[in-house]
Order: sequence, then C-alpha cells, then structure tokens
Amino acid sequence: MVWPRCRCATFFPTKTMNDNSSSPSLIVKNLSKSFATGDDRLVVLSNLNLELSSGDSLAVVGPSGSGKSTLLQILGTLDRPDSGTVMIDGADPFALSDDKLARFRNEKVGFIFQDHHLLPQLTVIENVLVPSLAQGKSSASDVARATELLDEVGLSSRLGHLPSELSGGERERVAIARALLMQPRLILADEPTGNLDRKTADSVTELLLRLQSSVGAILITVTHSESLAAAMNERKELVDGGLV
Ligand SMILES: Nc1ncnc2c1ncn2[C@@H]1O[C@H](COP(=O)(O)OP(=O)(O)OP(=O)(O)O)[C@@H](O)[C@H]1O
Repeated sequence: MVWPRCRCATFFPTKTMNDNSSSPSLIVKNLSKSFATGDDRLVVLSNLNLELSSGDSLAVVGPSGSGKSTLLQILGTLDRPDSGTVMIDGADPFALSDDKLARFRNEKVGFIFQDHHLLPQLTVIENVLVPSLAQGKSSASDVARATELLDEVGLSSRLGHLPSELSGGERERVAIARALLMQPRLILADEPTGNLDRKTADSVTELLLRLQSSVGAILITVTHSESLAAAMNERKELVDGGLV
C-alpha cells in the first residue's frame, strides 16, 4: 500500500484503523536476546513471537527487568537480536548495511520515550523536524507537516518555545508530533505517560491513539500503567522471555 505523504489526522480517513485483513506489517519470529553478566549470560528474550498489522495497538506489560525495553530496542532496530527474525513492512532491517538501517529506522519507526528526549536548545518546531533533518534538510512540506502536527497536538501557539518553557504533558505531545513526522509504520512508546498526572496521561493516550490510527501505523507501548494498557487493542505480558 502506498501511504500518502501528508501525516496529519485531519487528512486521513480512519479506514486503516484495526485493518487486520491486511497481512501483518510486523512479524517477529523466535527472537532471542541475552546479555553477558560476568561469566554467565542473562537470557532476556527467548524465542519470542509476535505478529501485528497496520492499525493494531499493543501494550506490553511485565515486571521490572522482564525485558520490555530490550524488546522495544530490538523492534526499533536500535539493538540486534542474538537470533530470530524481525520483518517490518516485508523487510528485514538487520540485513541492511548500517547506513541503510539508519535510514530505514528514521523512515519506518517513530520513538516516544518517557523522558521525551527533546533537544533543549531547539525550539518546539525544530524538535519535531529533527527526523527530517536526519535525512539531510527539512523541506517546505516537512515544515508544513510539522506545523500541522503541532496544531493537532494543541501546540500551534508554542512553535518557537524551548522545551524548558513547556509542561511535562506539552513536552510529551511534542515528542508524539516528532514521532509522527515521517509517517512511521511502527510507533514505539516506552512509558509515554510515566511522568504525567492521570488527567494529562489520559489526554496524551487519546492523542497518541488518534494520531496512530490516522496514519495506520502499528503502536506498541511498554507500560506499567493499567489505564494506558487498557486503552490499547491488545495487551501481552512478557513472561520468561516470551509474550503471553
Ligand atoms: N546492555 C545490557 N547489558 C547487560 N544487561 C542488560 C542490558 N540491557 C538490559 N539488561 C538487563 O536485561 C534485563 C531486562 O532489562 P529491560 O530494561 O529490558 O527490562 P524492563 O522490563 O524494560 O524493565 P523496567 O520495567 O524496569 O524498565 C534487566 O535485568 C537488565 O539489567
């Protein structure tokens, strides 16, 4: 499927939401990952399997140390598995050269972190444009999309502000706009509401789901929050290295 270049919810029909009739856009097979700990290895992920289609949203829950962030890092191609395969949109990212992998990641994956990772010296709109800068420079249409997204997240009057001038919820909304800029196929969110009060967390959750469905991406969120997990289509627990 060819996705239109415009990334704003306003311009997208909701047709893609939960369109499970399409073949899976994310296929994970027998994924394993361990870390060296002295003379031993700590097995974190063990033969993990997962299939998700465009429009799906999944909450990954589990106790601290169960491997949730490790899984997200691998799905986001920031770390490599020991064995197993990850296919995103029919492509195996780990078969790509480092340069191509960086480009693939920038185009296909949007990351949202608990501490949002905004660059403090850049303005709100410059932060949203960072993924396009990573491709070279921001085009006029990138700037237009960033402006539209910031309007979508309710920050159209804050384009020139610095992150330090925003509240926690506003910073998280900037991070969501940044994650959506490149119209990713996969949105990975690590405790996106972890630092927010309940009301702000609910509005960030609603915003995240609305924008995710507008671009037909897969959303995977790692969380300890029951209310965020309940808002997703599906919830899986990471137990003994696998998803159940
Ligand atoms: N680079 C690394 N080297 C060694 N051990 C690591 C590394 N990264 C993660 N681990 C270990 O792997 C296990 C899983 O870590 P991970 O951060 O994925 O857990 P988590 O479920 O996300 O935890 P939390 O909910 O506390 O964030 C932990 O025991 C952690 O110490």
